[in-house]
Amino acid sequence: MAENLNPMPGSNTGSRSNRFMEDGVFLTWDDLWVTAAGGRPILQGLAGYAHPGELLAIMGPSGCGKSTLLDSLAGRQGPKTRQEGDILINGRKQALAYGTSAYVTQDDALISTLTVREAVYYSAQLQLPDTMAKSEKKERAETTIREMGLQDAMDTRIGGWGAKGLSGGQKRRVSICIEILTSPKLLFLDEPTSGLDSAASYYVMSRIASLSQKDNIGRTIIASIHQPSSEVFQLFTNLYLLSAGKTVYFGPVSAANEFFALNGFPCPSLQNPSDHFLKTINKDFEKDIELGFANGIPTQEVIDILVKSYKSSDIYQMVQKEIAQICKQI
Ligand SMILES: Nc1ncnc2c1ncn2[C@@H]1O[C@H](COP(=O)(O)OP(=O)(O)OP(=O)(O)O)[C@@H](O)[C@H]1O
Repeated sequence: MAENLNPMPGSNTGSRSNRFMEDGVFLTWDDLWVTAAGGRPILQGLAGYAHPGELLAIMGPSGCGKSTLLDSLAGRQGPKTRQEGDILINGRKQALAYGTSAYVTQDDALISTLTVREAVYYSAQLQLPDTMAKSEKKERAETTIREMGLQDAMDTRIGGWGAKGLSGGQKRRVSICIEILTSPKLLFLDEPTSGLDSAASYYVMSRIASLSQKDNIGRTIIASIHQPSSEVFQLFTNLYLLSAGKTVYFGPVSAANEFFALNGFPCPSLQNPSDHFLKTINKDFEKDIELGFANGIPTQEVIDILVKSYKSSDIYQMVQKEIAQICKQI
């Protein structure tokens, strides 16, 4: 670690000397563009990073490009889109070894006739190495089920069309269990809390957050998330806020409030900051302008102000430095 780097708040590179960081996956992306067939841009020149031991939230209004960004970072972009720009793992273009990364999709692809215990255990048998004893795999499966708060549903059938079983939120948690069985060092989650009530959302997200540093191994966790409560929001280290494929803000969660305030859109006291950020950039809330929201400025103008201001901010400069530093040092 160069002594002269002044790490951003929420950045761990300042203490990268420990093993915890060295073994992890540093993901960086720069000038990332994704274009749909026909030339419509979906993501427009995004830049950012994700560190081991940290959680990154990707947020923004519906259709802003959250899933597209997650898919690109996970190397899952389909042939129907064109992707340009650098996505680097530990500073290099490389594929990750089997079992190093996992992706929890929005859709729960589960076998309806299995119980929770069976579904997770069979996955453990398939995914965990042959060198691991069956009893150990069973233990891992059951511990993971308990970690996701599903112990009371252990022997409930998953269910599906015409067969009553788990609730939507419970299915979500089974999907997460299956993907975290191998303790992947890089974990992508697309809307992990959809279908969960606020208590379950907090419970699940805090379990996921604890994975980021479990067993003294730094895991890199990136999740798209719709409407986190303030408690869930505080679990994240960094925030990537998108609007129509452009970066409104990328940086520490702790500095986002100040960024909005400096640009003339302070978060009202007692309001959940993530709600405030989303409201400020969501055109569905245009009506609020008549009520005096966002100082009466049309939402598109607000977005343009923030996008432009971010590009000329110190935070953006720090992000660029941080990306260069990660790529240089690893
Ligand atoms: N393969 C594709 N071809 C054309 N358009 C696409 C493709 N994939 C995504 N899009 C469009 O790009 C935009 C962003 O889609 P994306 O699914 O990434 O948004 P999102 O923020 O995840 O939305 P939501 O919150 O509703 O899930 C949308 O307008 C979507 O219709």
